[in-house]
Amino acid sequence: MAYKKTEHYDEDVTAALMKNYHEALQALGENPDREGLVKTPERMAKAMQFLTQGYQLDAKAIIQSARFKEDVSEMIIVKDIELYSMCEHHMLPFFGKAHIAYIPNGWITGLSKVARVVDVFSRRLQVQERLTTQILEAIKDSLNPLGVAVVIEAKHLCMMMRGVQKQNSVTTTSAFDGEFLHNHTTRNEFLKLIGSKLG
Ligand SMILES: Nc1nc2c(ncn2[C@@H]2O[C@H](COP(=O)(O)OP(=O)(O)OP(=O)(O)O)[C@@H](O)[C@H]2O)c(=O)[nH]1
Ligand SMILES: [Zn+2]
Repeated sequence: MAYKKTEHYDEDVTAALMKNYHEALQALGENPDREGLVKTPERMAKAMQFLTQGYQLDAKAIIQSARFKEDVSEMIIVKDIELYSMCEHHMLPFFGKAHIAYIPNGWITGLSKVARVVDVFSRRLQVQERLTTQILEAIKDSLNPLGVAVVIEAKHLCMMMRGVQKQNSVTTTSAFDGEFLHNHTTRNEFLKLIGSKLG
């Protein structure tokens, strides 16, 4: 039986990208028609659509699809959420971990939805700073919590494989709102619980 993949890709987008990647391979001095590369433009077209699928997704709708009324006022932390994104300057990956906390104000959301929101914004062309604030804003707007905190630690391949070629530098970005912005004890408790040295 033939192996059938189930992912959906837009045919027009795939065709347009394939044409461009075929030309790009030629421009790089490769022969796009040699055996190993025959399917490469199509693979690249599909990979890029997968890696930018976040544009089609609505973070608020995802959070609100599992929003529950709950009388909890303690900090909820989902930490070590792995993320893979692409820097908009070089279209090379940056990858690492997101740590997210919020203090509910009558509403909580499914824990997986917090991780899904990370994918919504990381599967786009990004800068790490904007990725951090977009996650924060989506949670803030959907749950109206007493506070939200987002910390992202990531390594950028554009700084490792090329350019400045620094293999060990990690970029940390953060965004705080509400209680996490105004109350240092709350912020420090979060930073301590995620094991951050920022506190
Ligand atoms: N602030 C920010 N900068 C980023 C991010 N990802 C990549 N960059 C930087 O974007 C900058 C683009 O700088 P340019 O001088 O235009 O590009 P470049 O000549 O390729 O720069 P080098 O990487 O230094 O060789 C570089 O300094 C990258 O390190 C990000 O998420 N946030
Ligand atoms: Zn880059």
